Amino acid sequence: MNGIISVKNLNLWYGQTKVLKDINIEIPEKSITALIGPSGCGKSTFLKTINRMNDLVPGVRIEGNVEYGGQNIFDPAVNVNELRKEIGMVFQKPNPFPMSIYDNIAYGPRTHGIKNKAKLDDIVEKSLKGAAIWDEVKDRLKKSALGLSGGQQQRLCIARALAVEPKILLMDEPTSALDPISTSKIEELASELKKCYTIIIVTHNMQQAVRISDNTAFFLLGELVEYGETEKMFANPKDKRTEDYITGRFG
Ligand SMILES: Nc1ncnc2c1ncn2[C@@H]1O[C@H](COP(=O)(O)OP(=O)(O)OP(=O)(O)O)[C@@H](O)[C@H]1O
Repeated sequence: MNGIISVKNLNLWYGQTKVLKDINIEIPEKSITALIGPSGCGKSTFLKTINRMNDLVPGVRIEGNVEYGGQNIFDPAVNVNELRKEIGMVFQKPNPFPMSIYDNIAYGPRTHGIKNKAKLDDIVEKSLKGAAIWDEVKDRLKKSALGLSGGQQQRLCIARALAVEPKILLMDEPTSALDPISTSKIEELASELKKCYTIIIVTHNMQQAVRISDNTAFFLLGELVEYGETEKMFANPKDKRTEDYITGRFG
């Protein structure tokens, strides 16, 4: 399998502690890949490595390659701002900026040099439509984003990520702070977005992985234990540890 992201012999340490152990994985384009595993097994660390968010952690050491578009993202020639434009991220807790709905979405494009009002209007509308929240906010674009419900805020954050035209969306437990209805909206949205984007999502919710992902990667103690098609993995796990985890024997 040739992926949009190709991870080769990735090892990561925080100080003396090895948190990712020789990870090899190919993430296919325009699909949803779920990362599952018990707390502390390295899922978020792995996710954040893909757009170099871990660079910001003091004492981090990374070995191995993460290739995106045929280039190792750790190559000194790589522009990290450009990389993060192409590989956007949505966090566990919705984190709108304390500004208007419009300005939240226009923020990224503005920092990338877009100043033209008509162009920004267009991006804001397209992004909010892409994140399935346009109809709910189109009459209050100048109002604070902080006045939205949690589920709306999370879709706003997805719209904000879409506004800079990424290729990949990293989602770190994007529904864990949301009620079931908001959760199902985000799940529907993710399934829609994969037509145009590659999505990698950390989830603690097995049913969510089964409902929305094409492939699943099971992490345990920093190791990638098993990776493959979600349906097959859940129906017929190859590794006893995967079976124990997905059947709820630990975690
Ligand atoms: N900034 C950091 N500095 C030091 N250690 C860290 C840091 N971030 C995470 N760790 C440690 O690295 C290990 C992996 O953490 P990580 O957050 O990647 O796991 P996770 O599988 O995403 O967990 P969870 O499901 O609870 O979010 C844990 O032991 C954690 O304590």
